[in-house]
Amino acid sequence: MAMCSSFCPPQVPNHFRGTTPIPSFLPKPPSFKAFSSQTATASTKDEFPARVGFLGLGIMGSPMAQNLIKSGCDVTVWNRTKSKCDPLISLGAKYKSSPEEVAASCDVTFAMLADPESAVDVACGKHGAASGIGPGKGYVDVSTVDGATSKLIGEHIKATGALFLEAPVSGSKKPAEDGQLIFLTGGDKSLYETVAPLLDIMGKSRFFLGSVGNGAAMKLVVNMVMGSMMASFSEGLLLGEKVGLDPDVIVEVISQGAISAPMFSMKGPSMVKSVYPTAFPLKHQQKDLRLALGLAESVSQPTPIAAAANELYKVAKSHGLSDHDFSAVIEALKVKMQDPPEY
Ligand SMILES: NC(=O)C1=CN([C@@H]2O[C@H](COP(=O)(O)OP(=O)(O)OC[C@H]3O[C@@H](n4cnc5c(N)ncnc54)[C@H](OP(=O)(O)O)[C@@H]3O)[C@@H](O)[C@H]2O)C=CC1
Ligand SMILES: O=CCCC(=O)O
Repeated sequence: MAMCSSFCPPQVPNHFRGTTPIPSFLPKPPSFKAFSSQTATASTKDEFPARVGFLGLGIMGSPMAQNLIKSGCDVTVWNRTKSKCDPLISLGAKYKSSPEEVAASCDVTFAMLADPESAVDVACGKHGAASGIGPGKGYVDVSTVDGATSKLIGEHIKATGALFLEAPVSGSKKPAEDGQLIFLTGGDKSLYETVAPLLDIMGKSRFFLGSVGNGAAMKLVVNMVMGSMMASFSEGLLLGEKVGLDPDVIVEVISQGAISAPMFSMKGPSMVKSVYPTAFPLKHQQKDLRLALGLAESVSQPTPIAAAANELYKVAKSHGLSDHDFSAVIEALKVKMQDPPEY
C-alpha cells in the first residue's frame, strides 16, 4: 500500500482503550482479541495512506471526509446524489463517478452508507468498490450494518486480494464534525494499523475487536441500549408532564442524577419544545434496533425492552418521522386514538 511521506496531521490523538475487560455477553471466536492490552502506537507521517477514497456523504460521511481533507489528506469522493460532493470538491477533494473508480484510484477507501442494502450495493454491486479494488489496497466500511452483511462485503473485497476492515462508529453529527468519533473495528489487523492515523483524525478513540462481525455486534449492542434509553426517556417526560411536572425541570433533575447521560441533556430541551433537528435519523435508529434484535435472536438472548422500543420507532416511522432525529420517537407516544374501538 502506497504511503504518503509528505503528510502529517496537526495532532494525532491516541486514545486506544486497551484495558477494559471483554464483556461476557459477547461470543468469543478463537480469533477474538477484543480490548487486547496492545496500545496503538503514535502515528508518524510515513504511515499515512497516500490516497483516501470516501463513499457516502450523508450526515456522517460529509464531516468525516471533510476532516480528512482539512488534515491534508488526498481525498477522492463519491456519493449517489452527486450534489453532496460539491462542498468537499470545493475544499480540495477529487471526484470520481463510481465507487469502482474511487477504489481503483485510492489506496484506502472508506464507505459510510445508510444500511445493509446500500452498503452491499456500493461495495459489491455493478461498478461497486470491489470491481475497482485489488491487492495492496484496503476497504473500510464505517456504516452501521449487521455482522452477516459485514462478512459478505469483506468476502467480496478480500476475494480481490485487498484488505477489509469494518469500523462502525459511535458518536453522531457533532462528534463527526469535531473529529470525536469512536471506531469499533474488526477485520484485517494490518489494515487497522495502516488506517489508524486516519481514524485518529476522525475520532477520539478506536477499538480493534478481532474478526469481522465483532465491530458490528458492538455497535448494535450500543445502539440497542441507546434506542431503549431514548424511548424510556420519552415516556418519562410525557408522564411527568401529564401529572403536572415541568418537563424542563425533569430534564434538569435527570441530568444531575445517576441516570444522567449526555444524550438526555442534549436532546431533552428540544424534545420538550417538540423540535427534532436531525443528527441521527429515526429510520437509522429503527434499523439498528431491528438488526440488534436479529443478533439477539441468533443467540437466543431475550431482549424484551429493545423489542418494545423497536415497535415504538416503527410507529414513529409510520407517522412520517423517519427523517427526523430519533428523539422524535416521543411523538409516537403522543398520538391519540381518533375513534376508539367499541368492545
Ligand atoms: N447520523 C448519526 O448520528 C450516525 C449514523 N451512523 C450510521 O452511519 C450510516 C450513515 O448515517 P448518516 O450519515 O446519518 O445517514 P444519511 O441518511 O445522512 O446518509 C446516508 C448515505 O447513504 C447513501 N445511500 C443511501 N442509500 C443508498 C443506495 N441505495 N446506494 C448508494 N448510496 C446510498 C446516501 O446517499 P444520498 O445522499 O444519495 O441519499 C448517503 O450518502 C448509517 O449506517 C447510520 O446508521 C452511525 C453513527 C451515528
Ligand atoms: O448510530 C448512531 C449513534 C449516535 C450516537 O452515538 O450519538
